[in-house]
Amino acid sequence: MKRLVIKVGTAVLTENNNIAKERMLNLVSLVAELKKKYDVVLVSSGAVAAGYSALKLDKRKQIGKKALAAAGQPILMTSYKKKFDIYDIDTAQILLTEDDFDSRKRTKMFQEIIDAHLQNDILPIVNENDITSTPDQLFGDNDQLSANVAFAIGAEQLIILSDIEGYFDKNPKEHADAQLRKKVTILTPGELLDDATPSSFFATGGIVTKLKAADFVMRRGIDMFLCNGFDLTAARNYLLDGEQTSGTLFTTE
Ligand SMILES: Nc1ncnc2c1ncn2[C@@H]1O[C@H](COP(=O)(O)OP(=O)(O)O)[C@@H](O)[C@H]1O
Ligand SMILES: N[C@@H](CCC(=O)OP(=O)(O)O)C(=O)O
Repeated sequence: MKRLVIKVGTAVLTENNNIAKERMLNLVSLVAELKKKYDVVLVSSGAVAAGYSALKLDKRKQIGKKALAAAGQPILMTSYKKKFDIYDIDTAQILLTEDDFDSRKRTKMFQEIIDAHLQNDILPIVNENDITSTPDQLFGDNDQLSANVAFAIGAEQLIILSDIEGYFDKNPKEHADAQLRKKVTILTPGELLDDATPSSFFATGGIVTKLKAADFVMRRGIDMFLCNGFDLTAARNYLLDGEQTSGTLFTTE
């Protein structure tokens, strides 16, 4: 079966700093459908936000995102497990840092584990290992991590679900007249250099890291589809019916 990497961001998975259960359930239901047609790897953010909402902390105290992620990651995985159990789908956690892509030996280790999961119908759920990642490392955001994972495991497509319909000619949150770009074949150096514009404290990348992810995969012959993760209709139409009703397709074709 063709391999597919789906990345879901904090913006979609959380609501008022809590895990957005309904949205997670909708995502899980889509993944269950997709698993009949593709070998799926899920890359999920949400650990930091989950830690923040779960800890009985004085919210004015700053313990740092890494400490929050350490608390939130098991909560995130438990939430997924409960929902994937409904569909009788086994899940496994894969935590990666940039170091895992640095040497062939290390990359091979997680490639083999993901291969074993996919061959045995287990859904790998990947997140960055926030605890051991250092600030100067490449990722720090799951957009670029998911692009690297897509390449490493030989995926045909990368799907990024976010809180917007796709890539617009300007930030749609600030410009009511922003126009959706349905197909992008070239990204200019200027587009890849813009400042990060994450939509919440817990999100990391904003649009720029999504564009960097697109640039990375396009150079390697992998398509990327950026679409709305609140309403999964566009993702469903594109992945199950091969029809682009919304979203942005980044492709060299
Ligand atoms: N040109 C643009 N097109 C789409 N989104 C943009 C653009 N410029 C800035 N953004 C912002 O990027 C945000 C998505 O990034 P982010 O908050 O990191 O989401 P996620 O948590 O899904 O990774 C959007 O909510 C939007 O405000
Ligand atoms: N590893 C972090 C994810 C940070 C991140 O990339 O967030 P996002 O930009 O929302 O995809 C977490 O699980 O909270």
